Amino acid sequence: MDRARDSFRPGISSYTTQVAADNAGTVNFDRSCLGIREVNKREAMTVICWFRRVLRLDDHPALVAAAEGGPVIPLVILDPAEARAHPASAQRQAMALPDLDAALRRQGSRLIVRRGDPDAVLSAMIRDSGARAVHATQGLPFATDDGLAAAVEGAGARLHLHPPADLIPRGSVLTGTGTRFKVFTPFWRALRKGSIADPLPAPRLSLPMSWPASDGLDWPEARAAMNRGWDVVARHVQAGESAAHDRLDAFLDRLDARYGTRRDTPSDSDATSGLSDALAVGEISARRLWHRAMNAQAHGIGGVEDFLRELAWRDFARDLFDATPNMGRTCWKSEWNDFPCSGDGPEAEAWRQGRTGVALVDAGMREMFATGRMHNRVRMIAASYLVKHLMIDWRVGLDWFARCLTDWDAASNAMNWQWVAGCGPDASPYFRVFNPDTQAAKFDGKHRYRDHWLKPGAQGAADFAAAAPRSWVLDHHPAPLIDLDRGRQRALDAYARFRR
Ligand SMILES: Cc1cc2nc3c(=O)[nH]c(=O)nc-3n(C[C@H](O)[C@H](O)[C@H](O)COP(=O)(O)OP(=O)(O)OC[C@H]3O[C@@H](n4cnc5c(N)ncnc54)[C@H](O)[C@@H]3O)c2cc1C
Repeated sequence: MDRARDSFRPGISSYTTQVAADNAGTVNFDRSCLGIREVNKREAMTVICWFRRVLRLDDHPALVAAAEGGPVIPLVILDPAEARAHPASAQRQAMALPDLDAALRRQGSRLIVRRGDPDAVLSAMIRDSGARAVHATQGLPFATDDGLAAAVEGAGARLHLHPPADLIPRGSVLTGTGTRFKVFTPFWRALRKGSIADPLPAPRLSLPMSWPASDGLDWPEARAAMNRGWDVVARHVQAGESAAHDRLDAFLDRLDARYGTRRDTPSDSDATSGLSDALAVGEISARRLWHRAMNAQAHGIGGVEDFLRELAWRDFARDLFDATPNMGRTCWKSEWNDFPCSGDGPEAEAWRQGRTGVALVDAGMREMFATGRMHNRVRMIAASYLVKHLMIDWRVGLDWFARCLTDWDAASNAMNWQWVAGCGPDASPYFRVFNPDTQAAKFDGKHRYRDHWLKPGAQGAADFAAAAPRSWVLDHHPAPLIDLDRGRQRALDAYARFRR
């Protein structure tokens, strides 16, 4: 059924700068696009477009601006440090590159890949190509861009940073008193009241006179860091811009009013869009998702409003992270930095390896290791178990998720971990301790999800065994690390002492 589709498919179209109509409402979401007209009106000089975690042609403000500036060298930088810190995310990006290269080649262009530290790579590329401008997407948080401009200018070019085509430019949705929102629901209401800028069509690129040398599309450091996991995770990944649009089409075809409840069932893989990894590596923009979903709503499809609300959580996280860039390291509510908890150790290792003896937690940890993803509700339960039942520092969990998730996003990961730990903005209260067994009975009543990942002989269990490092202990029925009631009481007692 083609009920929710509109005519858009990613591809090449002649470029017209789009500046969304002034919202005439309370919120101006579209400031971000206004700069595009002004950028680079100078003579046709080769420019570099750095595809910085935005691995698409559609709705790519940096690419649109670069295309206006002159012949474009499309560049991807594979940073070994990034591969070591976030191997699954690096694998996910590497897997998207062939599709991006193919899309560029369809219009005579190509992807130039360079491995190394971004500052050094950009300097070398500017020297090699004689480019006078570099267009790239803003870092998250903005602060990560500090050294970049100096490196680019030192090599003789200018750096132009562009917004990432999130729903809203960061810092543009503000409270009545002009401050950023700290609570999601009013943020959502304000966002919903305004209009979201239209996505930009893919630009037609003009070609440079010659092409600089390129490394291959492979990312050896990511492959090494993923070790045995690479091949297993790869089977669960559908990479590339066109695959992301296919997934969106399929999701909108099956979306209905049950989305809000179905999304909590871990064994129901069709319940949600499964697009968080595509969003994280920029194969599709949040704005494109928004407008496609709105179009579906206009055709009478149910569930859209709930879906848009989920999507807005991503922008909320990015907005918070931008305002508090150390959110991945320190508690947003600073008093929580003194909360007593343990660091890394054998219990954290058992949690990482899916051997806590709590079936839903272990199933989730295995799912993440073997596929690079974990169902959202199970993420909440596995995270809560670590910080509350085991009383282990939330940063131990955040770091592991950052290594294993193909949809790793610094802002979403930090906000959600702080939400679970009770120390973040709009956080779940610490005394709300999920009971993983009760949650399992409610959301996995037929054991489908747990059996898939834990039952010897099941496909998920086999995938996990194939991906796990050889040093890991594969124990299908480990003894519980702690009795759930005792763990809960221990956490509540610690909380009561902390509050005194
Ligand atoms: C401890 C913890 C860590 C997490 N770390 C990440 C992370 O690193 N990267 C990441 O993308 N998501 C993270 N999430 C949020 C969420 O689990 C995933 O985005 C989710 O599994 C998306 O699946 P989907 O695309 O099928 O969701 P859908 O239901 O289709 O939702 C659509 C989109 O909304 C956004 N979204 C939904 N829920 C959230 C949320 N709670 N926070 C932020 N955005 C949301 C995602 O971009 C998602 O793709 C984390 C959640 C928890 C509890």
